[in-house]
Amino acid sequence: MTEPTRSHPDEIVIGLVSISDRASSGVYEDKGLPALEAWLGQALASPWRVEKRLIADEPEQISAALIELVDTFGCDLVLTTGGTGPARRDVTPEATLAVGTKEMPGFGEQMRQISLNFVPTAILSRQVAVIRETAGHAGLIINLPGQPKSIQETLEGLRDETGAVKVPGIFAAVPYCIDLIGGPYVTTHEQVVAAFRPKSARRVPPA
Ligand SMILES: Nc1ncnc2c1ncn2[C@@H]1O[C@H](COP(=O)(O)OP(=O)(O)OP(=O)(O)O)[C@@H](O)[C@H]1O
Ligand SMILES: Nc1nc2c(c(=O)[nH]1)N[C@H]1C(S)=C(S)[C@@H](COP(=O)(O)O)O[C@H]1N2
Repeated sequence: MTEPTRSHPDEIVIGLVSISDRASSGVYEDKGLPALEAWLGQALASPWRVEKRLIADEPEQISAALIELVDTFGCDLVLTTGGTGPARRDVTPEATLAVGTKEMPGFGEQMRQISLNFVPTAILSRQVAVIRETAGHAGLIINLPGQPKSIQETLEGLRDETGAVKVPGIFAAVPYCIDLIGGPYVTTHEQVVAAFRPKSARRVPPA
């Protein structure tokens, strides 16, 4: 894959993957993809488009979806939800590590820290993040837990009663990571999540 065709130079292409045996077989309605899309709609200030998949907890299907999204669709970022726990069929971290060329352990570490503010079972999520690099492109892949409310919790973090950020969500670090792997310049709405970039990496706003 070379870089994807973007409708705007700053457009980010995002893959969304909901991994659930029951949602993918119609036992319950999938709430993962709508929650991911709704959160991105509130958070992103720069242009974006998504490519979505709903699949079962099958390692081959998960790895194949991740490869297709990064290599064929040119996704700069892929967010997965589900399958990160200790149950026998929870295999999302293994399937993600299998397609990564670099592991990014900080994302999983920070998400477990954030989630501990919401549930004591946060440590049961084995979520990981990786970068998948091909000859002409790279994509950041991040696992989120399956509980739909955990999507906002981990991406956005936690605020106190005055609205001040108590624990930063992991999305604060995503735009700069996308810069570093050669992707588009992503901006966010600060009232949802303030993206952090070192001063030298900030785009100077037009006068
Ligand atoms: N895609 C989804 N849509 C709606 N709710 C979900 C989804 N995925 C998970 N949940 C909810 O979060 C809980 C924990 O998610 P988890 O990924 O551990 O599911 P699970 O028990 O492995 O089952 P399944 O893979 O069939 O969703 C589920 O029991 C369900 O209530
Ligand atoms: N923010 C947040 N993190 C969370 C949760 C949650 O509700 N909110 N649920 C935990 C639970 S109960 C489990 S078992 C693990 C793994 O969930 P998964 O298998 O659905 O990915 O995520 C944990 N992390």
